[in-house]
Amino acid sequence: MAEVPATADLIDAHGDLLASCETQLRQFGARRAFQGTIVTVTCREDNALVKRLLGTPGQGRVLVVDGGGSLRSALMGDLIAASAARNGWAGVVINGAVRDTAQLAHIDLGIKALGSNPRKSAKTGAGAVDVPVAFGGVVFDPGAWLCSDEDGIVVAAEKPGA
Ligand SMILES: O=C([O-])CC(=O)C(=O)O
Repeated sequence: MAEVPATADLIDAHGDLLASCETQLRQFGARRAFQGTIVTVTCREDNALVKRLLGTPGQGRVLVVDGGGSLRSALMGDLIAASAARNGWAGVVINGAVRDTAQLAHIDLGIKALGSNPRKSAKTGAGAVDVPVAFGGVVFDPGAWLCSDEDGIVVAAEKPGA
């Protein structure tokens, strides 16, 4: 796995190429820094698409989930997160809630989310995959590159200097 650059160093060196997310997401996973190509899903209080995607090979990518900022139900818990880690996803960024947070802290996966709620989401499959999603002043385009650490999340069309 390539070493994850510090987001502050990236901004200092390539600030004009990078967007940085203003939403103050919390760290929940054991992997505190992660990077990868973005896959997106938009879904509100319904996590069937999240579960399905994270059950497929991640190939070191990052799933960005736009849950519309809802904290009414969790879009990921420990079972889905463990499946993501098993399948080689680098991380999951959720504009919404997670649950099973005590267990998430031990899973080798990057996990950032707004907060937590013990209530599970519906599983109807509502939502869309691989459409651009936006929150925190950043447009997360499928195929773009994301890097996340304790300071925040930065996004560029491709990894700077790569
Ligand atoms: O199944 C769900 O909706 C979420 C969950 O609890 C898990 O991933 O363990």
